[in-house]
Amino acid sequence: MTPLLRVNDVAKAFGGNQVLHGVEFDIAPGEIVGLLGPNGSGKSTLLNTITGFEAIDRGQIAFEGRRIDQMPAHRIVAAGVGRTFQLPSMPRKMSVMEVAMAASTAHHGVWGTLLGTAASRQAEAAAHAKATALLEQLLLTHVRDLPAAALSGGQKKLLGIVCALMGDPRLLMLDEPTAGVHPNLRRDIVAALQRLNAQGMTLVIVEHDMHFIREVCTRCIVLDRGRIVASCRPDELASNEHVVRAYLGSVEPKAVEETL
Ligand SMILES: Nc1ncnc2c1ncn2[C@@H]1O[C@H](COP(=O)(O)OP(=O)(O)OP(=O)(O)O)[C@@H](O)[C@H]1O
Repeated sequence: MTPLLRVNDVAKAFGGNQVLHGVEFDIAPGEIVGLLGPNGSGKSTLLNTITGFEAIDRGQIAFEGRRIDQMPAHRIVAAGVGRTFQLPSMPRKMSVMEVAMAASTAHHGVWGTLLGTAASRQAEAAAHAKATALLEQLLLTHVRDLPAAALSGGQKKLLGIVCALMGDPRLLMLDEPTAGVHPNLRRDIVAALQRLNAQGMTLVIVEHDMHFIREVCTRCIVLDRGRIVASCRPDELASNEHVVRAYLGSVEPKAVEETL
């Protein structure tokens, strides 16, 4: 079966800093994969290369069998790959609803919008209905008319997920969705991600929170200094020698239990 995502021999350097060294992995449809690794191991860079925010120096990236590594970010979104950001920044003069609407990928051209054609009005109504439903699903209905910049950090993360979902992705990549989020909101995020997966969406999640990883992920991929050192179930992490070395630099089972 063709994997949903294939990352093959991907290398990336910033100047003299070689951040990714021939990274290779596949993601199958329906998986929830945790992308782990110590600080600076290259997780966000890998996510940025897959979603078109950074060009790769070598290798190939294919989504549903089609190369996406030379595409600009907006075409990768249109192909079916959505993403969220570690620290989403929101515009001060737009409401939560307007930000969600602006993320719609259904456009009917400048003339359609300027002239208010029937097709553009229909597209706008459809985007409004979709944004309304997603804001409700992600528990943001009560703040839909507030300035997006006024949201809490956790609510901004939820709005980031809404924006990514406006593009109907089949693969959603999330960069630390629960970092700095209040436990109640964290529970909501976990529930929302599990619901999306049950509806058929594949998820790749960069995360440091091991409780979250254990609760949500079906598989973990571990990066260490730009190389994949493990691909295993969450319950196998603590006994994986490569993972232990990546996090602690030595094999100390008790300390590892505490860290992982
Ligand atoms: N745009 C950039 N320009 C220069 N160096 C960069 C850039 N982006 C990332 N790097 C470098 O790449 C390395 C890996 O960073 P990256 O953010 O991918 O790691 P990470 O695993 O996501 O870390 P963390 O868990 O702390 O978020 C770091 O040394 C970082 O300084």
